Amino acid sequence: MSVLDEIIDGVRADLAERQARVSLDELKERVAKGPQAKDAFAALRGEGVKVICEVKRSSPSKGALAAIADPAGLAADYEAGGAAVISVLTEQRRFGGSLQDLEAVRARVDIPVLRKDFVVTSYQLWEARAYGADLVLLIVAALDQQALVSLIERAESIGLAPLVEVHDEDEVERAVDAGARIIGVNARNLRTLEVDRSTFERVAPEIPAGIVTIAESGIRGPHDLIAYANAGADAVLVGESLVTGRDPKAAVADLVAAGAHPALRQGRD
Ligand SMILES: O=C(O)c1ccccc1NCC(=O)[C@H](O)[C@H](O)COP(=O)(O)O
Repeated sequence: MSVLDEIIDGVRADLAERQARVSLDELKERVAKGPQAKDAFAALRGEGVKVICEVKRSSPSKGALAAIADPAGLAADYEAGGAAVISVLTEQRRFGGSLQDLEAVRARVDIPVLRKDFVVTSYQLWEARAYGADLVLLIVAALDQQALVSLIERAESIGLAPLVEVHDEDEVERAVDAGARIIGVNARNLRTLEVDRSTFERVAPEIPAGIVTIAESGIRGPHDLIAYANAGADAVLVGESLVTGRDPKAAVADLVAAGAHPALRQGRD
């Protein structure tokens, strides 16, 4: 069984518990009473390379990374450093996240928030909106094509922008066929958990112009952002190096400054 399969087994078990406690109707009611989603496309498009900053306590590849007692405080630092979007890992078993983290972050920042999890049912989309997410991650490798198409459609119909994650050229084709408008290329191999930054330069050229293209994983600092930008990234998604560093706000500001440098290629559109 692959790491991804193991993670998804745990996700399904936790999901069944939540579904037994909170009905879909309750979630829908909460969404109806809540504010509209923020415009993720506007946040990610435009000149320069945008920075998505992640609240990440632990990971299957590295184990414990940072305690993060105050996820909302960390998100506020990210926002003050110039982040375009905050990513909140909500998977509990391997990443130490929760929907409560998502809710706390949403209440604290004004920029769009991504629910980063292993979404396999539309119930999780409603949860994402109910707890304040504006974007949701959909991993092509975790979904058959019919499920991918239907989750993209459902996400968009309830105001969530789907960030569709791929790892290779075949998955790009599936994402594009399914109607993805934001595609993230993850440099982390989900079987070996190794990060290979060259994945992006190999895979990104397959993504049609007009689709927001995000480079995910393995960004240690401005030099990695610049390399991803030169290979076609509109945005980068950064977790580990921010949560393990001494000054996340300054680290984000350095990335944002690098992403805004006039020497970099400008927005694709
Ligand atoms: O981070 C992991 O070990 C991991 C393992 C299996 C599936 C997903 C995993 N990470 C999720 C992510 O995509 C990253 O948190 C995100 O891209 C940030 O990466 P990094 O900056 O390298 O922490």
